Amino acid sequence: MTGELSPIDKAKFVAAKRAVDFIEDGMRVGLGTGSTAAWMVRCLGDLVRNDGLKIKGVPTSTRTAELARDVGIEVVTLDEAKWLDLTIDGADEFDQELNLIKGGGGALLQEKIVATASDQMIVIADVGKEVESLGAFPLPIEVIPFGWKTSKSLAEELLVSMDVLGQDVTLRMNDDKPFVTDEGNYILDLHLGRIGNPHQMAMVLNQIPGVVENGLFIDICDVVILGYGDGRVETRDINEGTIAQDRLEFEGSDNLFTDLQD
Ligand SMILES: O=C(CO)[C@H](O)[C@H](O)COP(=O)(O)O
Repeated sequence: MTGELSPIDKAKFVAAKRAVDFIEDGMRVGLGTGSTAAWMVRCLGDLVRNDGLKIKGVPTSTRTAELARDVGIEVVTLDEAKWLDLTIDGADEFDQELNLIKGGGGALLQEKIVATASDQMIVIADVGKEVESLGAFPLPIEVIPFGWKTSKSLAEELLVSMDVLGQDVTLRMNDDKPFVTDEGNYILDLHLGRIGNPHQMAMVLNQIPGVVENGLFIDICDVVILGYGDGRVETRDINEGTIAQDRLEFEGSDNLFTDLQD
């Protein structure tokens, strides 16, 4: 059964499985969005259903909310939870300082609010997400639909003035229509190649009229759990570096794997 999973899915699964070890009874937990975060939500649901773990989950998108409810997690809003012990989410890229690009799934706004409202943010990722410099993955910015073309032009002008390589800015599409976020906004993807100064970039992008938020998560992530296709998992802490390295066994997990693939 486990043989049916691709190496990348195995990597995502082991990172997700290790991450739920950080969740304790009674915690309020931010639930990220994307395929890696979905594995985590499934693993967490298994603990809730079968081990009696009691937690409240705050989802970062409507699709995560739906999955969390399906697997038996009690879902509350961020306003109900007020503050979270922990958020576990995926990422599109992370660098050595554990700064991130997120938003490949279009949920960056809720993800950033939820992560920022948490005592700790853990990112779960397959090994392909690690980069020396951020920017090969297109950087998403969420813009309101009103005047989005103006916001796009302003973003292009800003990038030229900053001498940023690339500078191609595209409207994210879904079939033939603009992709619409949970908040009813659009996403512009900035094809930059390399972001020399992510701190500065994160700040200036949010000054553009119409931009609601950008996908750079700077100084937000505390821990990255990196999964490999052969079952190895590495836990890196922002202050202490690599704090654990081992291999997760797949034996006995067939039912969970089956469940996870439903
Ligand atoms: O930021 C995100 C969604 O907005 C995701 O966490 C990011 O795109 C990674 O997704 P995946 O785990 O599917 O690779």
